[in-house]
Amino acid sequence: MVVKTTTDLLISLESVKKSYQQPNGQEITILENINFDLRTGEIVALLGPSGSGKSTLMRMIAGLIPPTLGKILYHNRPLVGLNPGVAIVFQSFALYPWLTVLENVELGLKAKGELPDRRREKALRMIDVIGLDGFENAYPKELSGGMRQRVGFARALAVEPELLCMDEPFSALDVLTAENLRFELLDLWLERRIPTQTILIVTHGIEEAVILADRIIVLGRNPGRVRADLPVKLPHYRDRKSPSFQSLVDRVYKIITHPDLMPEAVEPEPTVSKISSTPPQKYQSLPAVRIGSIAGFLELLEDQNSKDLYRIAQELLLEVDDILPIVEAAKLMDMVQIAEGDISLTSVGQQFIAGGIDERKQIMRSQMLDRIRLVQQITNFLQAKRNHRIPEELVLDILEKYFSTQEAQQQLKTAIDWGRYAELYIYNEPAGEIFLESEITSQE
Ligand SMILES: Nc1ncnc2c1ncn2[C@@H]1O[C@H](COP(=O)(O)OP(=O)(O)OP(=O)(O)O)[C@@H](O)[C@H]1O
Repeated sequence: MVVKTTTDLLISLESVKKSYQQPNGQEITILENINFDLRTGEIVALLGPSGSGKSTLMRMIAGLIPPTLGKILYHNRPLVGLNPGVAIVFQSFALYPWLTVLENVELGLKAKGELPDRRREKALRMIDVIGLDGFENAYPKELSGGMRQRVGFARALAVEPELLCMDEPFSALDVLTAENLRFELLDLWLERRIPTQTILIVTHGIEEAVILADRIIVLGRNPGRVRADLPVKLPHYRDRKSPSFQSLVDRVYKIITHPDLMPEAVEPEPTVSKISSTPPQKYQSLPAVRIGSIAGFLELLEDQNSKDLYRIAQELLLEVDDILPIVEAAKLMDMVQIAEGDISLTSVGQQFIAGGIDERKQIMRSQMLDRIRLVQQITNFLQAKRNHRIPEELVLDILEKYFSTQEAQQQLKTAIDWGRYAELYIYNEPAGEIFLESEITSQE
């Protein structure tokens, strides 16, 4: 097997910031102060929670959108417009249903101005390499999901990109197909059978990142920033059950599940090349989970033998993106604690589990008023107003200073769901009004 070496600088990001103008004119920052290099010979995984700006970052590197501030250098020159060295594989395959496999693969070559004969020759070669031999004249609808994604790979690789960008390329596939394709891609990469110098993969999967990557860049949220840049020194092919693999997975898990901790507390390991914490925010970012799923998760936790978060997720057949928002919400309410990758119920969490419905509501109410800033603020507004009613716009206008319009709406929705469960306030959807629960109002 050929050992790949990391050599030339391909792309550099220098103090990159991306922000968007909201409909109300307010600017919202999606990514801030992003600095890292991509070099030839490496597979880099971009890992982070939903909304941390992974896809936005990839689109900037591909030149599909420009940064608001800062520089993206391609071969040491500022990138202007589309990056000629990049091809992208999308989660949704993005194939043209009316074109055959061969025609789909030829598309990128056509856009690059290759002549028809050469186009066909290159497309056929890549179709062969990627295991689609015999399917040249098939249409996408005649293929399984895994085969369709092979077409996505063949199309991207046919143009011989220096950088192959993949945006969650395996997440629309069933587990087995995804695993096969992942290893086939790794084979092709390690054996240098695909014409690409560097791979950048956006993923939610910690294990996927640890299986594939030479470096894992962990993004934090609101705004998105690099929280850790971890080299992965394990030799390929990596054994998921080996202690070194599991310990790296645990470390990454720890970084992701401790968004507010100082880096030294999260990651003292010497293999970490760079890690930084998220600055304090005015509002926590409330994960979009229902109280019912927090309660269900706490009950599951009580019944688990293992305390290891990563193993619990595995046993419950959950993806990291399924479990992390719930863990985050439970942590915000001080119902669970996480130490060294192990999760356990706090005394409040235990009381919650032991309580009946009224006691549970009472506990949630007191935790939210104590710890969840947005719920506190809505309650304070309602108590301050003589008629105990506020229009939702009042809250949205404030939130839009800190979140995108879409995210502000999601934050408000979550705060309404949570406050409603805790019987703090009620929401009248048609009127777009929030008002105090009557018994709370009458107690005043
Ligand atoms: N054109 C846009 N205008 C305003 N906000 C945007 C725009 N594009 C993305 N955003 C916001 O930027 C944030 C980051 O989005 P992005 O899709 O890059 O995150 P992500 O980490 O890839 O998320 P996911 O894992 O869910 O795909 C989100 O809050 C999104 O709503």
